[in-house]
Amino acid sequence: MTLALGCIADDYTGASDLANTLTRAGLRTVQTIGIPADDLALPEVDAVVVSLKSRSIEAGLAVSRSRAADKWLRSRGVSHVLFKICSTFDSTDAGNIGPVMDALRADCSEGAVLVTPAFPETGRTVYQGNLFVGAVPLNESPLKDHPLNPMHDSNLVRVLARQSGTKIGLVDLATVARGTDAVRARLAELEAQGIGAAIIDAVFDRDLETIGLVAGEHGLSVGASGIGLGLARALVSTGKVKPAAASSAAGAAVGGTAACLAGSCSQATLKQIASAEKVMPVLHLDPDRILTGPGEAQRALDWARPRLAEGPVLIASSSTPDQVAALQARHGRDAAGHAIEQTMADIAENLVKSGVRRLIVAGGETSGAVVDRLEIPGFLVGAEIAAGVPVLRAVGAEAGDMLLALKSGNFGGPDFFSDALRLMR
Ligand SMILES: Nc1ncnc2c1ncn2[C@@H]1O[C@H](COP(=O)(O)OP(=O)(O)O)[C@@H](O)[C@H]1O
Ligand SMILES: O=C(O)[C@@H](O)C(=O)COP(=O)(O)O
Repeated sequence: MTLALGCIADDYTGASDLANTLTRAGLRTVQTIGIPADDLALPEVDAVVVSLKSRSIEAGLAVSRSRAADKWLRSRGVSHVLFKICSTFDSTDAGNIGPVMDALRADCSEGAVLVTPAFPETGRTVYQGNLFVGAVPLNESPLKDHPLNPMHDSNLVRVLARQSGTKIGLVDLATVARGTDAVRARLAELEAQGIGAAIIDAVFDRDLETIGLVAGEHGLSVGASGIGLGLARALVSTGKVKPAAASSAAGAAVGGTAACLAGSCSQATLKQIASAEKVMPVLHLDPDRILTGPGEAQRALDWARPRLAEGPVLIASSSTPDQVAALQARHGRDAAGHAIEQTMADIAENLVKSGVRRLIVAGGETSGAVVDRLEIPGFLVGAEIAAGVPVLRAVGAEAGDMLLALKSGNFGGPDFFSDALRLMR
């Protein structure tokens, strides 16, 4: 298989978001969990999105896993790799965006790397290097309260400079608006100043199309689904990829019972849970009990099993920012996150053993823990439920045919769970 585009995503929801964008832009795309085993039967595709769970792990590990994925992709003929990060630049001052970018840049001997988390369809825009989430700067958005990586600085030139070993520049919107030659010239200027990466502004999809045309001439780019859109459209408009219809995961109904799990504490997910209460049974896990004893997963399973035959259920650990902060003060941020993720994975594993074949998971880290536990090696992309969230059909899963939706905490409308279930048959 010779690939037109290789992608490495730092979490699984982000990977499915990108795979969705590439598919809608006409690229035949598969999402793999880690580097696929040689015997995994993958269809002929234009793009592979290798999903890692590397956003919140130690930087050295994120670097080594990303480098291995990059090597695998380049050995399949890829000349450009997109390192997919979150559209809200989720990271800490220790990384992992900067360290991974630096390592991949060194490996492909790139001059200056273009970096943008802009994804206008979901309200993420970048102006003068500042990231906006809807109408507000990142540091005033709900991301200021993220349980693992609260974001307190909207100036991405500063944020990336704290994480990277190279100097960071800016390609501003006025330059992008002047077109590809202006962007190329600015990039050359920055490179000549010894600048190794530049945040590039983008407000509209047309900005991302310009960026995609220039980025595709280089070996590496860093960004969210928006730059994926730009790269994909560039591959199609330059004739390098013949656009395909977006239907790789259409197939027979999988049947089985359906369940939803929410570990995201984002404002959007909290609203979606409140809305789901009106249409399905919802169990709120007790986070303190998760951290102090082993019984909470079993309580959830005992609650869910008799209800599943009647219809979908939702099990949520999600709490408000105040409650999250209080739990973390009692138990520590990492310990709390990890224990809750593993409890969600325990619940998912046992729900699938009980016959669940349609599973919706809200939260990036939560999805990572669940998909790893289910040992699903890859996904084909199906219908779009909401911007950035497709129906996924598992490939090579031990449980057989399964549909999943991995929802980024911040994505989806208030009725997301019902919207997803309607499309997952
Ligand atoms: N009630 C809670 N208190 C503290 N942390 C929580 C709670 N519920 C879930 N978490 C943790 O918060 C993190 C949410 O991250 P994630 O699943 O990536 O969601 P998002 O997509 O919103 O970023 C996970 O590590 C999860 O285990
Ligand atoms: O780019 C995005 O916003 C998403 O694709 C993404 O990465 C989501 O991460 P989580 O919010 O942690 O699910």
